[in-house]
Amino acid sequence: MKVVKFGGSSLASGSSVEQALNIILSDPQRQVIVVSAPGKRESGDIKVTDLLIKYANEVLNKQDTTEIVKQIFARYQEIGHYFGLSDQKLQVIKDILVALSEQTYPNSDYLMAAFKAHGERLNARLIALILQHKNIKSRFLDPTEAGLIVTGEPNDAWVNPESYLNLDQVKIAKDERIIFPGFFGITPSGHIATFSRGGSDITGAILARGFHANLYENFTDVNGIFAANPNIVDQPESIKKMTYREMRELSYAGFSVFHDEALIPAIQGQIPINVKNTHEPENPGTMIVPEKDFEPDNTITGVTSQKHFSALYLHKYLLNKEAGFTLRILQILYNHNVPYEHMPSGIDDITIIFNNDFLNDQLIDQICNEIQATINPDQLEWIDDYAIIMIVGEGMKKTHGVSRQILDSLDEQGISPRMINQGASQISMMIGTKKEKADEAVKIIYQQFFN
Ligand SMILES: Nc1ncnc2c1ncn2[C@@H]1O[C@H](COP(=O)(O)OP(=O)(O)O)[C@@H](O)[C@H]1O
Ligand SMILES: N[C@@H](CC(=O)OP(=O)(O)O)C(=O)O
Repeated sequence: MKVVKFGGSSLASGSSVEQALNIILSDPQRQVIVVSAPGKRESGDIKVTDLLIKYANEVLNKQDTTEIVKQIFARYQEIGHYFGLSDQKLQVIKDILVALSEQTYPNSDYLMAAFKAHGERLNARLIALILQHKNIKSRFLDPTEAGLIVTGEPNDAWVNPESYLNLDQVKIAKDERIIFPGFFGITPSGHIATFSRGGSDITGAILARGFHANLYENFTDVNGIFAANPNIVDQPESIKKMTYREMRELSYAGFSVFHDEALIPAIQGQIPINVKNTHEPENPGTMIVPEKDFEPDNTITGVTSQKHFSALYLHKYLLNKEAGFTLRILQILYNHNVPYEHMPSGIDDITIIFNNDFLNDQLIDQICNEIQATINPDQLEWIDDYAIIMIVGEGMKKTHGVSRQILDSLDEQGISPRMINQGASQISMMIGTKKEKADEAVKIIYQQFFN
């Protein structure tokens, strides 16, 4: 049995849903279908998830929601009408949408999560309606019914292992198609909580593990995973095969096409993943496989960049001899509930790199002041213009001179690294640069290894 996930870009309009349905029906093994909310139909369009966020904010601010409800319903109506569903049949979608604003929630975070989750919940219901209209045996299955339990923040939850015991109990008939909404689960107290954005990939991986699938197919709008972001490098090569850990590093560092957290259930269940194109299903796409099934063809598998970082640079003579130095800094970060991403260090220097999502100006001031008072460094500098380039490849372990090649090619184009981190992971190298140099650095490294 295969678990198949369709991203929002594959379900944005009636014609793309039709392509998705053709893919599902062309293979009887495609029995579990995970759907995202309708995405962008063209550039400039708004994803249904973002419309739902707007709807939630209007409810929170006690504004009139007539227009936004109309706008969201119109997205489902357009798809439903494409398949000949009447407004009467679609009324259930509208009713659920309206009822969202009439329910009570434990707090505004849970309200936001419940609204967001309905992008996928309504789409799964709609697709099940379409299949029934076509007389295809199918069933809408909800996380509540299936026991997909999640823990953590309402808008950044993770799977509770109990879910796998529950999923094991779900019966699927041989000729049946299950339509399952992605992106959310149910907390132990019965409330909706979502994964982080892009999290329908995670649902697909959880179901693939929970239902012991032999393949997790992830359908998107491009021919698999490219060796570099196509918005930075013109027509990059598509990766034929890669390992779980290569994908994990690349998706963590900017390959937004596949969610980094979705790798974990697949690794736990040792289920191969095939990232494919809904609009070109005959293209083999990219296989993501366990390390034991992989022999690298290239030195480098992919190169990516992320720009949403800041760094705190500290210099203090004899830092290396001061026991508890790092502990005191980490305690300050812990007190403010601020995680850090990387911490490269020298004998008298340390740089701490942060994800900007966890910071604001006030917090930065507080942290810097407390570090100044507690540590009394010789130099403290906050750098808010920080990007990280990540170069990943199982082939790097076996090849000599890769770092020299990378650094030389950057140097030739006048890009000097602020930080180099190699060795922590045997299959990747991280380079810190200025934000405005990040895309250029990705292009240079791509040219060096792929052209
Ligand atoms: N390395 C990469 N390989 C392929 N696509 C990438 C890569 N990096 C960024 N992307 C972008 O990711 C998009 C697909 O992701 P997304 O829109 O989230 O898909 P979906 O809606 O199917 O979940 C592609 O259209 C592409 O522009
Ligand atoms: N719809 C959610 C979850 C998701 O995975 O979407 P997509 O498959 O379009 O990336 C979001 O926009 O974040």
